[in-house]
Amino acid sequence: MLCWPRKLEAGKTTGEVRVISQEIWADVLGYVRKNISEVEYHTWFAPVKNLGVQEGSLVLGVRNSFAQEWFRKHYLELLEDALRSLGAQNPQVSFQVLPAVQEAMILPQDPPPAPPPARSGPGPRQAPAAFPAENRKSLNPKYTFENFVVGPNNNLAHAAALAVAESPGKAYNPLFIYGDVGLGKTHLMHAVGHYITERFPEKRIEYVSTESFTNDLINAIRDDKMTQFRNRYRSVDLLLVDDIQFLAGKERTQEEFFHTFNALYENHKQIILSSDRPPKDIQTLEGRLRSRFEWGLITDIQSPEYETRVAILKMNAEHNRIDIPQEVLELIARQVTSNIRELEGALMRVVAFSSLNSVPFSRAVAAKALSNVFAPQEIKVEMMDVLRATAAHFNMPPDVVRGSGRVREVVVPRQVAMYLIRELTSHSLPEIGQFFGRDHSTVMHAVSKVTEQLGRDAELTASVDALRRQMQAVDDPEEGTE
Ligand SMILES: Nc1ncnc2c1ncn2[C@@H]1O[C@H](COP(=O)(O)OP(=O)(O)OP(=O)(O)O)[C@@H](O)[C@H]1O
Repeated sequence: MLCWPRKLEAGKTTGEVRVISQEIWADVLGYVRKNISEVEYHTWFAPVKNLGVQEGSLVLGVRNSFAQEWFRKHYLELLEDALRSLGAQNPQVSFQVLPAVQEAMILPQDPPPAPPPARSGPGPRQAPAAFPAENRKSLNPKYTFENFVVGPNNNLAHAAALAVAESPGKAYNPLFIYGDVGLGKTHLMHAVGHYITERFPEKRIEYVSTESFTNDLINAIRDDKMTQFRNRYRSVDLLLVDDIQFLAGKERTQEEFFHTFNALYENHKQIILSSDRPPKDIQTLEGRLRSRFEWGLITDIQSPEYETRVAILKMNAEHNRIDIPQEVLELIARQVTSNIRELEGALMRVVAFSSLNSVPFSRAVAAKALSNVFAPQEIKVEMMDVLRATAAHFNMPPDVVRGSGRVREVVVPRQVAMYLIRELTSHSLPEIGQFFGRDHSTVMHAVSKVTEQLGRDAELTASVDALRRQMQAVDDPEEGTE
C-alpha cells in the first residue's frame, strides 16, 4: 500500500495534505496526459477532483458510479504508474463518487486540469473572493509583496516596484524590470497589481504576456474588433506586460503597442514591463519604442545568493505548512542555484518523495529525491546527521541522546550514534568524544559495546542496519532509502 507519513494521515483534512497532494496531483495529471489521447483525457480526467490522501491512498472524486467503475477498470494501472514515476513504491489509488454539493465546494481549490504551460508563468488560479472582479482574472494571489523575499539580488527592483505601487503613474513610468528566467519579475509585477487593487479597488489593472497581447491583436484584426481591443488596453490604470522581448521582429504588434503606450503614458497611467534583457539588447525593436522603454527606470534582478535561497525555501515551506528541517532546506538551496522556480520545484519534489515513500525529511531523502533532476552533489555525512537520524529513529530529541542521561533508553541510542559516527565519518575518537561532551574512552567503550551486540541482539542489529542504510544514502543518493 502507498504509505504516507503519519503526520499527514492525521491531518488529512488540513490544508497541508491538500497542498502536498495537489503538487503530486499536478504531476500525475501530466503523466496521464502523455499516455492517453486528448479526447480521452478531457472526457475522463478533466472532471476528476483530487480529494487528497486518506489512509495511505490517493482518493479521487468522480461524478458517478459509472465513472467510478470505468476508472477502476481502465485507469487504475495508469494512475499507479504515474505515482510510481514520482517515487511511490506501493501506490494505491481509490475512487469516490462525489455528491453534487461536495463537487461544487471542491472546485475552487483544485488545480486546473490544464496541460503544462509552454512557459511556467503564473497559472490561471482562482483568487480569493475579496479581489475586485476585473483584476482577479489576471493576478496570481500568491505573488504579493508579503510573499517576496528581498535580498541583495533584487532589492533595487523591489524598492522600485514598491515606489510605483505607492505612487502609480508618478514615481517611475515605465518601470522596466529585466533578468533571467524564474527570478521573480512576474511576481513583482503582480505584487504591484495587488497593492494597487487593495488601496484603489476602482482602478483597472491588466496583466498580459507579450504573446497574449500579440494573439489578442491578431484576433482583433481577424474579427474586425480593433475598437474593442484598443478600449481594453488603453482604458486601464495599470498595464503589466510580461516578456516584452517577444515584441522583437513583430512590426504590427510593435506599432499597436507604441500607440497603447502613448495613450497610457499621456494619461499618467502606470506601465510596468518585464524582459529577459535590457531594452538596448532587444534586437529589431523600433527605436521609438526602445527610447520610451528607457524613459522611466530600468532595474534588474540577479540570481539569488545562498541566504536568499534558503529564506525563499523557508517561506515557501511555512506558506504550505510543511515542517521541514533547516538542514534539508540548506541542502536544496545548495543544489539549485540560479532559478527560483526550479528551487520551489525542488522543494515540492522532496516533499512529494518523502510523502509518497513515507520517509521523514532528511538530507539523505532530499539528495535521493533530487538525484534524478540535478547532478548529485557530494554530500558528506556529518556527526550532526548521524545524531539527528539516530535520535529520530529512537524517537527522542537529539539533545537528550547527547545529554547526560544514564538510563538504558538513552544510553543505547547514544552508543549507536557514537558507533555509527566512528564507522561513517573520519572523525577521531577524541573529536567524537568532544561532540558528545565526553572522554574518548567513553566513545571507545560505546564502539566495542555495539560491535559486541551486533548479530546477537536482533533489535539493535536492525536499528544499526536501518540507520547505516539511511546514512549511506547521503553519500550515495542512488542507494535506497528504505
Ligand atoms: N524574491 C522572491 N521571493 C519569493 N518567491 C520568489 C521570489 N522571486 C521569485 N519567486 C518565485 O519564483 C517563481 C518564479 O518567479 P516569476 O514567475 O516571477 O519569475 P520570472 O522572472 O517572471 O520568470 P520568467 O522570465 O520565466 O517569466 C514564482 O513562484 C515566484 O513566486
